[in-house]
Amino acid sequence: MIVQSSRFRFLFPPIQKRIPSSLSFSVASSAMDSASPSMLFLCGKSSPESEIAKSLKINDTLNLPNGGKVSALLQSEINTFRFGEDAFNVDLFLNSLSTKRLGRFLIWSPLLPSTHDIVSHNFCELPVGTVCVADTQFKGRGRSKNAWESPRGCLMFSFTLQMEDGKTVPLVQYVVSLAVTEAIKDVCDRNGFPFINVRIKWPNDLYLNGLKVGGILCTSTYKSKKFNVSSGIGFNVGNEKPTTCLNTVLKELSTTPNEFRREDIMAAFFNKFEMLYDIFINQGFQTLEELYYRTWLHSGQRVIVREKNEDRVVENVVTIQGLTSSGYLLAIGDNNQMCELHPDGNRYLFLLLSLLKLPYDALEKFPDRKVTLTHCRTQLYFMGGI
Ligand SMILES: O=C(O)CCCC[C@@H]1SC[C@@H]2NC(=O)N[C@@H]21
Repeated sequence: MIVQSSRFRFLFPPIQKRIPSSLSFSVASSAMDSASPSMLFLCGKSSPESEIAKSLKINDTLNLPNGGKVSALLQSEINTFRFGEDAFNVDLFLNSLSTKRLGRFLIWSPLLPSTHDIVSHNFCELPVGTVCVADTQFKGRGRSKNAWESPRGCLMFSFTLQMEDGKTVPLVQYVVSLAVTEAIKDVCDRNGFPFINVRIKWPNDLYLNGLKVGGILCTSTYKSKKFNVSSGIGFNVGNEKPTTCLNTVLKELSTTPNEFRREDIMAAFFNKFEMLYDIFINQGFQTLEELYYRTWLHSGQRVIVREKNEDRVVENVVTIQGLTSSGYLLAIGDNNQMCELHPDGNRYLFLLLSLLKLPYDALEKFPDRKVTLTHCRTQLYFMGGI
């Protein structure tokens, strides 16, 4: 929804003028609606980032696409509001963060259109490595112009990177996926939780027990010889809908009442990502490939490639081998011919169907898949090996 500035109502006039600082201001979620300016709390891990926060606030720098308004506030102002127990805990996140560059400048919002819009629209005003996290989004974006359902409990954040080598840009999304799965393993280890097997479904989905629980959206623009990359991650941590979530699976596996916290996962993500990203930039994706293939769902998967040749459709069964250097799927046919598979290329329209050799529209008949498809509709469907 595009919010027109004439409709803005300032629900939160400068708080320090209205109430004594010892009182907190209760913010019912019903009071925050999509027509209000989005409250953005600008927070820093250390003083350089806190100085950036002050300057962005004073200069009223941040805004949204289509004239959407924001209200910038500082970390010190968070406690003048009462957002509820389940609001993102900025201190918890910053205290667990051990990175040198990434995630140290944080924008938190209880409600905004899309974290991705914040970082991509304000890219040049924000330090590289800025992260924006929201408790709820009302215009969450998925890939291929899909919407991302953004209920409370879902971990939703976007962050920025700047890259120089255009060849590596398409691969960075794989490093992001890997950092999410590695972060979850790390949080499990640190808390003594049972192992939770989150897997990567190429190109950009995260799966748990056969259901999509997360997705990654990477976008980039090219400016002054640099690629400005925004990466957005949505991961069902505490929200059972629309598929399942980490905490539901953890509950099933545990005898004691444990819960994942979004703050721990996001901090672990940046701690892992910074390390994996440095390896990726310095040594190339090959160094991460072994770990990636252990984490994805597709090694040795047999799939049907359906190639449209004018009005003729040719089907071939191929076996997935890995990724090509440009980040597409590398497969080998039964005739030993290697091929590169694209999710939405013109050359191939390929649908990966199960042993049952279902008709292509069969996906719609699977109630659990339907949820997945509304979450992410690409032209590539995996339905297990054949
Ligand atoms: O599976 C997909 O289609 C990708 C979904 C990406 C969703 C995340 S939630 C945080 C960030 N903000 C958005 O609007 N989208 C991404």
